[in-house]
Amino acid sequence: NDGSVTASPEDAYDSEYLCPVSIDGQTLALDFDTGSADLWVFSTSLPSSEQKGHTLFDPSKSTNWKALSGYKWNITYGDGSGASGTVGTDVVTVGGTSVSGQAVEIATKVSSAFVSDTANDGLLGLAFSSINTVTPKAQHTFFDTAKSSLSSPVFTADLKHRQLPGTYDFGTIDSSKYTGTITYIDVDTANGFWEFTGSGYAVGSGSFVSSSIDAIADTGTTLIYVPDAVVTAYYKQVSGASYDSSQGGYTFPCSATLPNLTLGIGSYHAVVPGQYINYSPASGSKCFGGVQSDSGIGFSIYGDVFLKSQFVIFDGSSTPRLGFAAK
Ligand SMILES: CSC[C@H](NC(=O)[C@H](Cc1ccccc1)OC(=O)N1CCC(N)CC1)C(=O)N[C@@H](CC1CCCCC1)[C@@H](O)Cn1ccccc1=O
Repeated sequence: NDGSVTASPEDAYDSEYLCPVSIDGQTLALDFDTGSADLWVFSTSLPSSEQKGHTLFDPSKSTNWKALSGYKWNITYGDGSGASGTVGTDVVTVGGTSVSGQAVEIATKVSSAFVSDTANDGLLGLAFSSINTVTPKAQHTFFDTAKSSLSSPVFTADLKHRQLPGTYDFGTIDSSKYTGTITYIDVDTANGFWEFTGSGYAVGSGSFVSSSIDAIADTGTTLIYVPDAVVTAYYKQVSGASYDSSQGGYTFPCSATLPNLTLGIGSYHAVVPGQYINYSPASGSKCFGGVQSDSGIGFSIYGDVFLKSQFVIFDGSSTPRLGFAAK
């Protein structure tokens, strides 16, 4: 029951990656998010004003739909967006991986950011099921439901830079998708995330600075959020860079040459190419940085700007771990 699905960038800046997911034959474009654990969809139960531009799941058209009466969900994300609604189970298919009895959370309310993000028809959470928000009983993620039917209990992310489709694979590690060896690191699941301790950083050709960085691997977060020491060291090497409170982060002249950022994973040095760190135009001739401060978050987030430079294995075996390889 292994599967592979394309992950297509939603815009010119790879702000998020969307994947086709079929629920009892109804196909929606979902954002796979290793930072959360709810599978929720835009639905016909939303007010019509909130439905506009989205593909909607209609449970009344599904022969395998089973409502879970009295079950509810309510989620708020780090960027302040959120959604809530009711719950049922159905047949969910991602590439070749099909599972029955998967909890599907129907949105009856979504925040304005979701309404305006018309390419996004919902989220497929791939964090640990311990942080699923359904009450009175938390539900399993798609990966947890599928795990026992996969050749091995893993999924991989091979996201691409600028306008290229990548893939998520379930059940197999495709050796044609990476070079060299895979470095594995232990994951602490206490907070429900793919959380690990990074071993340090280097800016451009500078020397590697050993430091423990508590980070999560998060496909649902666009940028890299790291400690101020890293951010300061990085933008010190970018002429004209400065923190712009009106933009809510570091910006620099779009013409600037950006150094690579190396992030240590155990003994492996993962290199993020400098050009990946020019996220998007900000205002005038300034561009917005793909590396920003993690202050206020509580941990660092290695989001898409980092993940798309690597081949990443999310190993859900009895001792969960993350694997990274160059590509
Ligand atoms: C610092 S957590 C900020 C992060 N949300 C982002 O990264 C959004 C993603 C996005 C992109 C394009 C359109 C709309 C939204 O994008 C920006 O915030 N950007 C890109 C655009 C830039 N101009 C500003 C910076 C975030 O809450 N992720 C969560 C999943 C998101 C929620 C919003 C919809 C897309 C999926 C989630 O994994 C983060 N999590 C991680 C751990 C614990 C809780 C938690 O909640």
